[in-house]
Amino acid sequence: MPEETTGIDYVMEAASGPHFSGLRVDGLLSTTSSPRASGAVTPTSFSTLISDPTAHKQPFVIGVSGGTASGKTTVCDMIIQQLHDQRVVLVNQDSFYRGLTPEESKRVHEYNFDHPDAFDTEQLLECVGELKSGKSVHVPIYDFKTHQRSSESFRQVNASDVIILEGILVFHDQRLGANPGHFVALTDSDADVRLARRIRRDTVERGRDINSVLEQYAKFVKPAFEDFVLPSKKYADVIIPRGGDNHVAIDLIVQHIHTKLGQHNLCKIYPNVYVIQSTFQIRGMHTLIRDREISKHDFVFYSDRLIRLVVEHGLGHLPFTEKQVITPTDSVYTGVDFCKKLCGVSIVRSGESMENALRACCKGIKIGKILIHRDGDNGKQLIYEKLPKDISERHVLLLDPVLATGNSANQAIELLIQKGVPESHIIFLNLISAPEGIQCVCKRFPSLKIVTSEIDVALNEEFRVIPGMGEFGDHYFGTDDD
Ligand SMILES: Nc1ncnc2c1ncn2[C@@H]1O[C@H](COP(=O)(O)OP(=O)(O)O)[C@@H](O)[C@H]1O
Ligand SMILES: Nc1ccn([C@@H]2O[C@H](COP(=O)(O)O)[C@@H](O)[C@H]2O)c(=O)n1
Ligand SMILES: [Mg+2]
Repeated sequence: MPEETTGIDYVMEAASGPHFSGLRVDGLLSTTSSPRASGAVTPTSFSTLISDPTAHKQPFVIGVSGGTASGKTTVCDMIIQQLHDQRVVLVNQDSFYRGLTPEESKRVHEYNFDHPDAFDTEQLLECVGELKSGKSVHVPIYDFKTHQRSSESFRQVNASDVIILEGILVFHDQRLGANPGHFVALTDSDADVRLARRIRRDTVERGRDINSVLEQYAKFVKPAFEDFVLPSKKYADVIIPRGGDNHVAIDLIVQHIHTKLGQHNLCKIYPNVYVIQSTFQIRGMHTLIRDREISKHDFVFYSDRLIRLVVEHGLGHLPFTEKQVITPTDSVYTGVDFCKKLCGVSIVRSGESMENALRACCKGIKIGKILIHRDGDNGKQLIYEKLPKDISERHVLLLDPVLATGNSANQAIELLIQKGVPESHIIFLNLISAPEGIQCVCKRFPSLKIVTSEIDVALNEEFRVIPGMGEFGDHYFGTDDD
């Protein structure tokens, strides 16, 4: 073998080819290979976990009910406002009121708008069913002054991850709001307050006079509340006293939805996998770094921002001790002390892109390196390692921006464990993770933590993460010019 091919430079060069964030393992996609033996995963086991990009994930449904003017619509509007996320849509049961016939319109004061028959529940069910199966729907627009639906316009509601279903009788039909798989909330406001609000709303917004509101209330609204709304209280997962005034309850629901939105199925299976909470900023940065037209300068800038977030999040999983300090006002502040025994380990080469962020967060942190060659020795060769001598006493932040097959990660983790690092003292930090990689690492090392900023769809036949962002190290270090 010529000399240069044995040196570290050659090895570094060879390792900097197309990066699969892991090793090509022969037979990875063969159903005959043993997943345990190779650390790889067979397509059969993938299929239970990994979503087919064309397959549709069932949305999470939140039902919100309560008496008239208890604040249902206000609460739901506040939740939608706070979330500001197109993955959450609101469907109001009111939109599905049946339009009155000319005969019913003449005798409107005798019409019971609070009875289940006043709604076209089958149409509402159909609409929710379509949304659940990933289709967009046209929701009618109902006019409370004319008691009719618009014949010209409708509201388009797109398929989403969370559907909020709101209305006085959404729990009356078990197939709707109070379905066991749904999250059920009930707004509960004082009856006098509700009546006062109803009078004001119906006279100001719905073209009624006070007498007709009071008459309708006594004849239909109150009895129907007792017959149909109150019994559904037993289905409620949460009750929201004071409706829209209850900011704490609204915040909790918003948080719950955030958790649902951020929780990939894999996080439910592997509780040690943490995906940092998605925001428009984070999605915007991902959009930029995944765009093949991005300039190198922007790629590095936005990758660095994302890396910093992942590093900070990862540090949040370290153990801490309580610490008290005296503030300049002579008061005691009870806080925490950072974990001191730390070290970073980058998987060369792309992992090195994460070192600066780690140094910026942890002053003077030691950083070791592991280089794994994806060819040779059946794609599993450990080529180079330089780790602090006392690594077994440290918590390790393992750095690699893209987790693909998980094979090089497993190799690196194996080495750390051989050096005496307890598995539970390793936090593996990524920007983008493939489900296959997560499964491969988590199955073998269940007590290690993975912190990532996004979980992608899958690996393709070439073991590249899809949609992914190509060869991270080449983009970051500018070696993708040719
Ligand atoms: N916290 C509140 N303070 C004052 N007015 C409110 C409050 N919450 C709701 N309202 C008003 O009371 C009326 C009924 O509220 P709404 O949210 O439409 O209730 P629902 O959908 O349960 O009938 C509306 O006119 C609304 O603007
Ligand atoms: N044409 C209609 C239709 C419905 N109502 C009343 O609306 C109430 C439901 O809406 P909330 O936002 O108050 O839950 C219900 O109590 C109906 O009496 C109506 O007055 N006219
Ligand atoms: Mg309402």
